[in-house]
Amino acid sequence: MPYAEPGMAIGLFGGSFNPPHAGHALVAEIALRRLRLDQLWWMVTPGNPLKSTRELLPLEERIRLSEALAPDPRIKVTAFEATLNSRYTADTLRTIKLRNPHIRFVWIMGADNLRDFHLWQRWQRIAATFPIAVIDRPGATLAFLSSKMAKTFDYARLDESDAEVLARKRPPAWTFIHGPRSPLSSTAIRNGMEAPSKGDGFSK
Ligand SMILES: Nc1ncnc2c1ncn2[C@@H]1O[C@H](COP(=O)(O)OP(=O)(O)OP(=O)(O)O)[C@@H](O)[C@H]1O
Ligand SMILES: O=C(O)c1ccc[n+]([C@@H]2O[C@H](COP(=O)([O-])O)[C@@H](O)[C@H]2O)c1
Repeated sequence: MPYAEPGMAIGLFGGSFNPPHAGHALVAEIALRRLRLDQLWWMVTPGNPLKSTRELLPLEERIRLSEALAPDPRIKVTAFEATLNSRYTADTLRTIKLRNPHIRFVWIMGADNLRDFHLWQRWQRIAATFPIAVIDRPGATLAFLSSKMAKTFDYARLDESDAEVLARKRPPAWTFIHGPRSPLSSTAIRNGMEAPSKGDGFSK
């Protein structure tokens, strides 16, 4: 697990990154800026429990490609979930919290994961562990209104104009961040429809 000073605000950005792309880098940049984070831990998962591992690149390769995409020194690419043998986010966050009682963490995910969040193991426990920032993504914007997570925790949603205080909020607390969006996806890259570094990957 990366080192952090007490009092820091740190974003936890978990992903398969199979492969990583400019859309991920955009999410990291938006989170650092809008949430006023000191660091962002880019956590390469050993394997999303809801996805097949059939097409998964080796962990070392996903780490290497992620490092190449994330030159900002505040971004720490890490794969400590593999060392912890922890595939479920609820388990990972529990361990992170126990080991770092004086750090303020925020879980960061794209809006497609907001749509499916209620399928994650102990999803309500995750929401009760750390605040959550959801970053808009083409095709998933409506998850903001319609997902089970959004409905269940409607009372705990912050306006995105208050995103900079999210890390200091007592969970459950979450916000949906609009802004520049990237249409990139690892699936499209694996299917040969996009080059990982094509253009800047932005769309409004
Ligand atoms: N273009 C994007 N815009 C916003 N969020 C994104 C984007 N691409 C990925 N994310 C988010 O980044 C995290 C890691 O995503 P992941 O590694 O699964 O990439 P992916 O492109 O969604 O992959 P796949 O197509 O294989 O499902 C997730 O929280 C996901 O929602
Ligand atoms: O804990 C779960 O049940 C769970 C289910 C789906 C995804 N996750 C985590 O969500 C993060 C994003 O996953 P992915 O595959 O969309 O990049 C990554 O850290 C996964 O381990 C976690």
